[in-house]
Amino acid sequence: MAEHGNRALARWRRWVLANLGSFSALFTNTNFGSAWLILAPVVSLVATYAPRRLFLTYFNLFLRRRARRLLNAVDPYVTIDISEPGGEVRYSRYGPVSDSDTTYEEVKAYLSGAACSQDARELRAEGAREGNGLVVSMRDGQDVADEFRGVSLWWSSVIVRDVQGQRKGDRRFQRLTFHLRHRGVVVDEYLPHVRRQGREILFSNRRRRLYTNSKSRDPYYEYKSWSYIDFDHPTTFDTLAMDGAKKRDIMDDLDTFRNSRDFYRRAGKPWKRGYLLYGPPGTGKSTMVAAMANYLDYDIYDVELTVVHTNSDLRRLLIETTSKSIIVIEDIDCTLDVTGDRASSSRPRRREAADEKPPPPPPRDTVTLSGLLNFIDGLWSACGGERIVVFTTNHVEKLDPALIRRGRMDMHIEMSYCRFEAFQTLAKNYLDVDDHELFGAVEEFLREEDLTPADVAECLMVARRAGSGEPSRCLEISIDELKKRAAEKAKAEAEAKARAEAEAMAWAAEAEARAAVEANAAAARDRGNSR
Ligand SMILES: Nc1ncnc2c1ncn2[C@@H]1O[C@H](COP(=O)(O)OP(=O)(O)OP(=O)(O)O)[C@@H](O)[C@H]1O
Ligand SMILES: [Mg+2]
Repeated sequence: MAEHGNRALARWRRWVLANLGSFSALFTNTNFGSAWLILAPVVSLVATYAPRRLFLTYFNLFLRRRARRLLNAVDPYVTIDISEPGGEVRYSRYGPVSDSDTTYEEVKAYLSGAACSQDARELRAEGAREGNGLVVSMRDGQDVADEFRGVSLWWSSVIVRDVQGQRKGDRRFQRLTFHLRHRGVVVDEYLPHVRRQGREILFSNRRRRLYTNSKSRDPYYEYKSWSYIDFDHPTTFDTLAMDGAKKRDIMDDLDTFRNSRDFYRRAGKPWKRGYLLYGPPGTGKSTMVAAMANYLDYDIYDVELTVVHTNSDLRRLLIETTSKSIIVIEDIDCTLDVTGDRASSSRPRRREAADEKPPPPPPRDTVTLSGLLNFIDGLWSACGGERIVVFTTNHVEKLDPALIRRGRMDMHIEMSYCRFEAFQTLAKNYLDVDDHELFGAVEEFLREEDLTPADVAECLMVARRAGSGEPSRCLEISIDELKKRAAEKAKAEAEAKARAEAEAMAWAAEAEARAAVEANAAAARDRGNSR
């Protein structure tokens, strides 16, 4: 009943608003109208003694104020229109940029939320711009009521035809109506709340993306920009094989980060968190990044540092990243000199032997460690939104402590060899087996052998095929495969060690021979000189 009353009130209010325009014009027009006729004697008296122009201005103001007060007494409701963007295309240096005001879309998404749209009877559904979701919104001319902190508000979807009444010039608005006395709450709190909620609905409807930086196709600009594909990685924390307690710690940390917007704001800290993932190849560092992105519903920016030539290119690239994203630099030790000698930071280089010549000074245009550090410390303070940065490495001991100190990399996560708990997860993933009497044998074996989750996963794949899905058979084959893999690894390691020793001996013999030749030459010179 009350709702019906509200609707009737809104309809009546719209009629009054439409007609009061001409009514107030009667009062505000100083040349014509009955108000002018009634007040004419007074006006002419004052006009005699006051400069005419000044008098008319003040009189006009006076009448306007009266008219506004009268209007407020009759209709204390205020409306705010949020119009559909015009769709005009602006151009930036890097190409066309679509209209950047997203308020209309955000309001529409907010109104499509369950709380609001259940009021409206006539709805319209459109495919979301991204993803397979639908955005359900009000049909033109519909009203819905909303409430915020005890304040009642009404939204209506309005369409305005152009002058000739042609559909081509239609412009849509979402019109918000509320009582005058709530203006402060509505403008300062409600509308930002609507935008935030709308943004979240739009974000959850979209497909997530995996961005990579690639060389620009435009020959004029050396600038490297992002290109993306849809990110549809199946890994989750459930399927990630690792120690259970460690996994829970990471998930808790991510949850705390995600829910700490107010904390970061209060503490004056940029809303970012850094994770360093380290461990041997195949222990699941990249898989962990995918699990994090799926858990948080974030995009991933995979930074390929080898195609970024300068610090300013890097800065530009990273500033273009959006909120709610994970910025990953894989194998950080291989792509940048981060080996603890910051003074000579330069492009990748590896000094294999102690007596190798020192590297040339870094070229002027290069990404340096200090450039990267400046970016990590500086970017997010300017960009506001939430971001996670992840570095992965196989050799944590080689990294400059400045790069991974707490505050830059807040959490250091070791991804280690596959032990029994991780095996259980993999057995579930690959063989759909939760528990089995053969698990004991596997547990014992993995306690002694250092196999990575990637190795174990491969063995399980082989067993799954060969065992035709029969659990006992699959597990027996798995154990054989694991033993085979461990033996192969041990053999490969022994061979690598023997090769390294042989190389070192050959190198030492060569150095000895070179030294002997040099000594002989020096002795011959000395003999020549003494003659
Ligand atoms: N912890 C894990 N949980 C589940 N699967 C894993 C795990 N670790 C590795 N794998 C499997 O092994 C494959 C390779 O793992 P991944 O690429 O994540 O290793 P990585 O540590 O990033 O290796 P690299 O150091 O060579 O980059 C993955 O595709 C996945 O199938
Ligand atoms: Mg990797």
